[in-house]
Amino acid sequence: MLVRFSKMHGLGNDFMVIDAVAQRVRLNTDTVKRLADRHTGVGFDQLLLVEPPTRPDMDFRYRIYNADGSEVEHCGNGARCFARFVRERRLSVKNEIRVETAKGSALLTLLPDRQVEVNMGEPVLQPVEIPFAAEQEAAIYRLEIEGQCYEVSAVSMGNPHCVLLVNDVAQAPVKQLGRLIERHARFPQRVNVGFMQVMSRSQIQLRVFERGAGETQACGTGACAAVVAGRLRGLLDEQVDVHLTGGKLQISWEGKGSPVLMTGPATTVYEGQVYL
Ligand SMILES: N[C@@H](CCC[C@H](N)C(=O)O)C(=O)O
Repeated sequence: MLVRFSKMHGLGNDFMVIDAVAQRVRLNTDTVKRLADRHTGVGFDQLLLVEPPTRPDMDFRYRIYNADGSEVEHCGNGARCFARFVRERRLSVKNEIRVETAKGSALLTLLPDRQVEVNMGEPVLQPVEIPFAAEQEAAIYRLEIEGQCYEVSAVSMGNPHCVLLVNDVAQAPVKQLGRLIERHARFPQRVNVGFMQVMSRSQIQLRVFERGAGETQACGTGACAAVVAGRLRGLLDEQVDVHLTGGKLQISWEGKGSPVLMTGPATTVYEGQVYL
């Protein structure tokens, strides 16, 4: 089966995006892994599949697969690319697009200069819903890894995130520690791991070791989770610039009971065709 796709990225977090509205597409874990290979496939951090909605109040449904083939609940950079994709492919002429995800929905607004704002919804802080093994909700938890104790925050933006504060993000052991925390027993569905350096109340630097993909150049849900964690710890203001390896995202969060808003770019690199 020959399938058309777009290669896109949001600040270097890269995607293969497939229109499953106008084409018939069948994917399984092995197919996704094969396509994700950067030497023998298309190469990407995540694959996004654009489908017709299942709910009348939604414009589309989109599904997200990590490079390891696992299907996940949410993807911030992917949501912005998804919005650009449906406009470029003329699947929608709207500037505001409502999309169903595996765990809920998101509202996407196309802005000038290839920027997209995403209403990411409210963060989830109840441990059982993240999911994270802890007695009760807290801004800081103590997590033991190989005999050492780390202070972490746990937040779900639809997908699970663990956030650590570091003094120098450039020197942080992102790969080694990220890999261990991703599969820590207290995160039964694995977890994305963010390493945050607070520069001021409105500027942070962040590197993220993503569940199912490894360290990426940017993670949208990770940026949202880091700002939520920083605000819960009393370190950040409402509007924060998050500097990731691939560039900057603007995140704003009023506080508990409010949605997190994320603004950043979405870029198409090329269009192609591939045999599945
Ligand atoms: N890159 C994404 C997050 C993709 C999913 C994540 N790896 C997970 O497993 O939850 C983003 O921009 O949010």
